[in-house]
Amino acid sequence: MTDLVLTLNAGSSSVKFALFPTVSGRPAVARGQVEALSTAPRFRARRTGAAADATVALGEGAIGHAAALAVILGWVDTMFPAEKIVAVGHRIVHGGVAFDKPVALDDGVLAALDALVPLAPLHQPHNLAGVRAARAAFPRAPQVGCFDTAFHRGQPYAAEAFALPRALFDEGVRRYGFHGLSYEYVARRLAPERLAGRVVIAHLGYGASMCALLGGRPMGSTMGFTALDGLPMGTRCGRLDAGVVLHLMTAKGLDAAAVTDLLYNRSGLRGVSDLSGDMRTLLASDRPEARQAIELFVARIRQELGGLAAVLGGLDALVFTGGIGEHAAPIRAAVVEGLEFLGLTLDAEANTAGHFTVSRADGRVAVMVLPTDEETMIAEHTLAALGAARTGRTAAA
Ligand SMILES: Nc1ncnc2c1ncn2[C@@H]1O[C@H](COP(=O)(O)OP(=O)(O)O)[C@@H](O)[C@H]1O
Ligand SMILES: CC(=O)OP(=O)(O)O
Ligand SMILES: [Mg+2]
Repeated sequence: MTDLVLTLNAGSSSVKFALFPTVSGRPAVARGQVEALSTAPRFRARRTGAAADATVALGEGAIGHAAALAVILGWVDTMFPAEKIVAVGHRIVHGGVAFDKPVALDDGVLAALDALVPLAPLHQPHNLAGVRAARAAFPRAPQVGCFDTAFHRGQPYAAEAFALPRALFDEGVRRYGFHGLSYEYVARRLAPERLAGRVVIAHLGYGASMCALLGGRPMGSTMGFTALDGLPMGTRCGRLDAGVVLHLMTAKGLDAAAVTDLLYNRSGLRGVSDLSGDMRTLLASDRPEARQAIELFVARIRQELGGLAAVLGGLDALVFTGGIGEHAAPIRAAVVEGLEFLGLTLDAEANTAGHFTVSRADGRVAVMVLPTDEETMIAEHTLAALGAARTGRTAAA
């Protein structure tokens, strides 16, 4: 019987999972996801080395994270009946002030993480539902939480603070930054001499953010107290004048729940295009509103890139990752276009062919595409936590 670690990663448009051997550095033995969760959910899963085991359109009855989780746990149970899940690693989007490294998820920790649900309503409830479902399915396996926010802890005060009364910072009203497992993975994939420089990573998925790294250390990111800040996303507004929120509440009479719904679910690419939050749909559309949504997305990425390059005092590498960053060549081209003054160039052929390096050979800044792998990061942290527990150390990783 082979021991396995299961990873669960509930994002805003997908639930991804993988199964890993219990030896650090080994590739996954199976992976899969339910994607397009709120529109046309589709389950795909594959054992390493096998042809696709499953590609199933799930239909309307399976819309939502809970249904996705049930499908995934069912597939794992069917495909690995003899295997033993010895631990489950979870992506937890918000760790707040308290959690700056992976942690064993006991009742006390879960209660503390429940309290952060309002700060990540599209993720945290589903992350925690995943923990509870996995506990029920694998009652003897330790559950380990791996935080999106952890990677950014230790960024400079100027990147972490809002210009608000000091007491609020002390209470935890800070810029945390998210997508940390993705940034950590991509940073590890970079060659040491590359990582030693000034790097901006653009994680462009259904949620989207950018992060500046200097010598591998986080110097600032576009997401803040919540995963609502920064770039426009599938359905989230991104950076917003706080005065708009006051206007919605005072002049239009929206309460907190209505504002939450508007900013998290009905804004971003979907709100602007009036069509879809899915970049594939927008790129395939000839409607002017779809084009404008893409233009706004690209313009905001370029603004943030300029800002983060200034934070770093220049740029040596720009790395694209996430569903859009990895697959949408026209978006990468539009982001880089005309930014020669920053040293950015594009090899159009390499870009459309999906090469790792898409800048020209004479370009001063390396423009790269690196597929992210939050699952591997979760597995590594979970194995480290298990190792620490076995050797009697209390720190989880
Ligand atoms: N081939 C593609 N071309 C353009 N966009 C794509 C492509 N494949 C995926 N995407 C986009 O990537 C986004 C999903 O990214 P992903 O990182 O998987 O999601 P999540 O944020 O839920 O983890 C969606 O907007 C989807 O349209
Ligand atoms: C934090 C966040 O937005 O995550 P995702 O892109 O997976 O929705
Ligand atoms: Mg994601």
